Parts: sequence; C-alpha cells; structure tokens
Amino acid sequence: MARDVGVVAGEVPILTGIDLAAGPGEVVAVVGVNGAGKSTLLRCLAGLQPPASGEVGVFGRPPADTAAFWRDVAVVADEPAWYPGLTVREHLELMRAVHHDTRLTVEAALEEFDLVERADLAPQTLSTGQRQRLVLAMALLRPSRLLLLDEPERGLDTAFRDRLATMLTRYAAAGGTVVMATHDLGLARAAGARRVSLEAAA
Ligand SMILES: Nc1ncnc2c1ncn2[C@@H]1O[C@H](COP(=O)(O)OP(=O)(O)OP(=O)(O)O)[C@@H](O)[C@H]1O
Repeated sequence: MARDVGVVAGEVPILTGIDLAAGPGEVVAVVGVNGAGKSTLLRCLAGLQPPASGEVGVFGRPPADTAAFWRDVAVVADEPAWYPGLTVREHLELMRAVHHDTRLTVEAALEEFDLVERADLAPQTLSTGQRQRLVLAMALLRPSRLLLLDEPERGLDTAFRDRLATMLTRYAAAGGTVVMATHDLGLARAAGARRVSLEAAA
C-alpha cells in the first residue's frame, strides 16, 4: 500500500522511507509518539497528502479523488461539520440515502452505537464520546472495503472501545481492511491488529 513513502513539509521531513502493507481481512494499527506522522500516513493512503517520494497504492491504484475511490474507502479523522438542523438519526439517514446498499439499517446503527436515546437530538448537543460514536456509526453504516481510522478511540469509554474492537474484527473477517492510527494498544490488541510503528522523522 505504501512503499518507501516520504513526506516533507517545506524543508522538514515528516515521513521517510515508510512501508505499509495491508490486505483484505487485516487490521493494521499504526502506532508511534505524537508527531511521528501517523495521521500524515493515513492522509497519504486517502490521497489527501501527496507523498514527496515513494508510492501509495489502494486496491492497486494510486488514491484518486473519484467517486469510485470513495465508494471503497471510508475515513474517520477529525470531527466532521454537522448539518445544522439535522438530528443524529437524520445524519445516519443521510448516509443511507447517499450510499444505498448500507451495511446496517439506521435503527441497527443506533442500537449498535448506543445512540437510541440520543437519536432525536442534534449532534452538537452530544458528549464528545457520543459524537465520536456517531462519526464511527456513519462510517460503518456505509459500505466500504477499506476503513482508514485516525485515533478512533478518541473520547470513547472503555466498554465502547471493546465493542469497537469487535466491530473492527468483524469488518475484517468479512473481507475488509482496516488501517488505524491509534494510541490505544489495548484496542489494537483486542482488534487483532498487526502493529506498524512509526518513529518521529525529525
Ligand atoms: N500541514 C502541515 N504543515 C507542516 N507540518 C505538518 C503539517 N501536518 C503535520 N505536520 C507535522 O508533521 C508531523 C507529523 O504530524 P502527524 O499529525 O502526522 O503526527 P501523528 O503521529 O498523527 O501525531 P499525534 O499522535 O499527535 O496525532 C508533526 O511534527 C506535525 O507538526
């Protein structure tokens, strides 16, 4: 997926000579200290950060900002902008309307992500962890073959981290690929992830 990838910001190297392979059925956890370049590597895989050197391939092609690419790839990174006036349930319905053949019904997603009691509220009124559950629900409701998750554990309590690990294991068991940047080695272990460590380049 990533071969000998280098990224520089101005003159400063952020990633140098990074290799990462992940195939169907695999969960890969990218770990490393703050600033090691985990988010940058995920952005390279999503085609949002062009590498200065090396190659990135996703399903055999360089990542491209096309409908076909985004049909296969779901990204969870920073909290998205919420649609004003739409509830939690309506955000999920939006995903279902756009993606048609979803992995979960809206009601199943509300159950699975423990949002039933929050379904009619605006996302902005939820707690940090509840909003993160909604972000994950939106990503896991839609069909995809590759999940790119940047610190999916953000704000989640211990019990829900365990549930997330199970969901990621199931996603991989169904033939999906998960690449996540994480500081939670327990989550990585529970999800059966192979660990790839990044060293800070500068
Ligand atoms: N757009 C940018 N311009 C300049 N430097 C950047 C930019 N984006 C990231 N960096 C730098 O690249 C390095 C890697 O950042 P990145 O966010 O990829 O690290 P990370 O491993 O995900 O860190 P964290 O664990 O804190 O989330 C940092 O030193 C950061 O300051």
